Amino acid sequence: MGCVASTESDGSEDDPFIRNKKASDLLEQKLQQERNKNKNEVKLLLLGAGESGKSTVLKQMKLLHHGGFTHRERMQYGQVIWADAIESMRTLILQASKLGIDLDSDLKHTPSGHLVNVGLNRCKEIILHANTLDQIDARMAGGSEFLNEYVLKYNSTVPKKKRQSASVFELARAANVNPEDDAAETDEFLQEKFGTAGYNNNTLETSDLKPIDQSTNEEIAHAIKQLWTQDKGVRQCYNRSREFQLEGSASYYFDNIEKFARVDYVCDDMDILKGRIKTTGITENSFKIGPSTVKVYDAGGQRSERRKWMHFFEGITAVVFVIAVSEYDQMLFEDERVNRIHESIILLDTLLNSRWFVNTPFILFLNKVDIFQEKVKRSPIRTWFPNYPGKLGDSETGLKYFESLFLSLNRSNKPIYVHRTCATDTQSMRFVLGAVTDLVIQQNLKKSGII
Ligand SMILES: Nc1nc2c(ncn2[C@@H]2O[C@H](COP(=O)(O)OP(=O)(O)OP(=O)(O)O)[C@@H](O)[C@H]2O)c(=O)[nH]1
Ligand SMILES: [Mg+2]
Repeated sequence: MGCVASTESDGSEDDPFIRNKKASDLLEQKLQQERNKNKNEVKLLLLGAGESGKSTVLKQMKLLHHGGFTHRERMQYGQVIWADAIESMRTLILQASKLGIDLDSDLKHTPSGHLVNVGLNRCKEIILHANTLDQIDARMAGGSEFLNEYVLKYNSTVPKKKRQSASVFELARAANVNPEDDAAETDEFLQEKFGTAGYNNNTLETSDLKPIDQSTNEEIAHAIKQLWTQDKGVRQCYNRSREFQLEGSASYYFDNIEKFARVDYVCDDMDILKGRIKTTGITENSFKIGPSTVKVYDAGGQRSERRKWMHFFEGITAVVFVIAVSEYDQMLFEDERVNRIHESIILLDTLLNSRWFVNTPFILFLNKVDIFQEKVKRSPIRTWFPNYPGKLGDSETGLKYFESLFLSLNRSNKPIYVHRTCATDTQSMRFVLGAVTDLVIQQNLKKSGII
């Protein structure tokens, strides 16, 4: 006697022993379910510098396993691409003047005093005067995230060092304006502070021509098309675009400008693959592939985004590291003193050899191979990598060189798998992503002791 707790049970629901046993069985069952789920759950982390193509790889996964993009995404990209197309043409015009490139759209006087190039000049003026934010539905384009990115990318008054961290609110503080009240005020603030005013100094020699009012979409599209196809200076400037920051898909936007001008235009798959929306933070996307669930984490790659990466390092099955190999002659958007491949080397070196990924396989995507193959014909790799042994135009030697450069960073024994990719090409990516998912699913089964 004296022992209060009895090990004997009367079998009733009120019996605390029965209740505890049931609760513990339930817990064990749940844990078992969780363990089974984890056995079939694969986690892929997409890492790499900004603009290397991570989100484009994810878009291909969506095309393969999610049946494509939503109507909302298609509308959003339509807005973003239209804005980027106008701004990219404006960038070319302004950069031509900085680089001393003569444009066919510059007005000239003949010896007899006649003005020539009037038609093309008007196209140039239309682009310089276009108010991009009036042209789009900023909310559909992504709201404050879009506006933030727009200001960082296109306002020449934003100091370069601000690009690393600035948010629209920091920019507002710098300008002594408080934009926090509501979205309408933010829009107003952007228009006032960062609208077209900054570009007006560049409208040269037009005093004797009819002033330009806000143009319609059709007029802007026509102007872009004319400048792109008729102005040799614009092409010359485009060919020197490694010397400044220009959207990687600008030529695609210009080639297709008329369709993007339509206000109700719904983007097709290729438009979305070519379009660019910078990733902020990290997105999680789940794909059901056979019995497995593949979770893909897409991380923003610009410097200011990388501090968020570490929170996702735990329990990763494999890292897909994306390198835009074509960018060997380009500088970072965040810091125009740093070569983009040099940045990728430092980044990969740190990740490959970090304690987080001691046993985690790495898959390297040498991406933008399509651009690389064209670029090596005119931009010598040796200018940026003095030890490079190949000749101008030899893309195979170029790819092998960069592949061995990246592989040499591995100071561990873990395997590294390399794929040469063109992330915008759905057919080739289907094959590559099939191989990658097979590999990581096998890897996961091995780890769980199933095979
Ligand atoms: N031609 C070509 N363009 C590519 C390729 N891969 C990506 N792009 C383009 O490069 C741009 C940037 O691609 P994203 O996928 O947004 O780059 P990201 O690595 O996600 O960039 P962050 O989100 O800033 O880290 C987009 O305009 C893509 O269409 C490629 O293989 N070839
Ligand atoms: Mg991205």
